[in-house]
Amino acid sequence: MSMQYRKHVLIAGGGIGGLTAALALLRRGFDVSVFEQAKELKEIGAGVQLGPNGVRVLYELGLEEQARRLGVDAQAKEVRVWNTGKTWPLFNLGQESMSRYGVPYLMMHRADLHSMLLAATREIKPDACVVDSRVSGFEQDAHGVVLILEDGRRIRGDVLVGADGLHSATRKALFGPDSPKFTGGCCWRGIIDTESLPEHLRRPVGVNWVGPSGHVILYPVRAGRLLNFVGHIERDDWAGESWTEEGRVEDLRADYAGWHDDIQTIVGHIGIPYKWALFLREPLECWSRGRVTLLGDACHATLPYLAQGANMAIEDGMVLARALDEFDDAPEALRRYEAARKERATCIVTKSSENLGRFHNHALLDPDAADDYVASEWAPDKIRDRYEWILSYDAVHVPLA
Ligand SMILES: Cc1cc2nc3c(=O)[nH]c(=O)nc-3n(C[C@H](O)[C@H](O)[C@H](O)COP(=O)(O)OP(=O)(O)OC[C@H]3O[C@@H](n4cnc5c(N)ncnc54)[C@H](O)[C@@H]3O)c2cc1C
Repeated sequence: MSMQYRKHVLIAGGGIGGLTAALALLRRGFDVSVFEQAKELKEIGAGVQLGPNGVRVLYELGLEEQARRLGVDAQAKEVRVWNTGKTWPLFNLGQESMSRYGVPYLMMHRADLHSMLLAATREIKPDACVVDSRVSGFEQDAHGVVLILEDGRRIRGDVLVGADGLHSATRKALFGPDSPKFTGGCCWRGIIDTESLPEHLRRPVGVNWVGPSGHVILYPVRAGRLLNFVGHIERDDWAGESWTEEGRVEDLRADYAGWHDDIQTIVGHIGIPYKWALFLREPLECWSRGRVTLLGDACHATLPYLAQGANMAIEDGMVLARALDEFDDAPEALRRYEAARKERATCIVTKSSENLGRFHNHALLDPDAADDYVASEWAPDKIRDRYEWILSYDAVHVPLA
């Protein structure tokens, strides 16, 4: 790309996707301004799983040392049955990831991932991320775009990227209102200080507990000092609540009554349980118009059953920056980005919904059926095949033609 003029890219939303795009663009010499609605960027969220497809992008952005320091290299992974506690080894995820993909599979606190991206962005442009700035819309013409903030500020740039999450205002302004649909699936989330747990629950392994109408995923974060708890349950009385809602410990306990003692112990050690009602939107047929596009949850919010929401946003950020770098004409660059990303993102959304059934399996009500179920659904070879196309993706080199 020519070096005479670097575009000013405006980004709505300073979450994982917005900041990845910002960093990738800044590293390529673009001017970038991110507008984030939060008044301050404080520690928030729980654990995220970063597959080699996401980690590869972080390494490319120069974050290898930080990612290794802040992430936990996932070692053993197990499947356990909700009531008997029977355990099957899955595989050593860390080792497999290194040998198959050349980069680790990392578990990280969302706050650490977010602050790592933010710090790297600020190192290049200290005022790149402007807080307390809620985006409400935009205007565009053939020469540029004007971002409109709720407080009346208007900011002019060359390109606008809507990275403003599930309830994206940019998406609404681009394509009109369409509400996310409640799925009937909900999550509990929580963080546990591992020091407070009995010895046998402190092992640095990931565990998928499978049950008849829900499951629990546990994995270590922050060098094994914290255990991330994600409990999925089927219930229809949480719709309308955002995931950041604080839940009641009694409700959490009631949802896992009858589960194995280890789960009871873990649930009993969660400080603040957060509730997250899961929403889905129809994948968009078109992501961009003119000089405005979307990325991450704003255009392809996914259920968490493939653990790919953050990874998809990270991949989007890298591919978008490459497209803007390679193609001078902004609308053309956005078309290339969309063409490179849409099929994969849509497929992740669809497969993630299908995966829900794999975790919530009514066969598990019959203890005799559990062995067959685990053997058929959780055999290591099957899992490898199921995830290969997801984890092997290389956003740094995928063709943009
Ligand atoms: C606070 C938070 C915590 C999360 N914690 C977890 C977690 O613990 N584990 C997990 O697996 N996933 C978590 N997620 C979801 C996960 O991070 C996202 O699914 C994924 O990273 C997709 O990234 P994204 O950048 O598209 O969206 P997000 O990461 O959701 O970022 C969107 C950003 O846009 C901002 N925003 C929204 N509307 C506006 C607006 N009108 N104007 C300006 N800014 C706006 C939001 O405040 C947010 O910072 C969390 C999301 C959020 C917002």
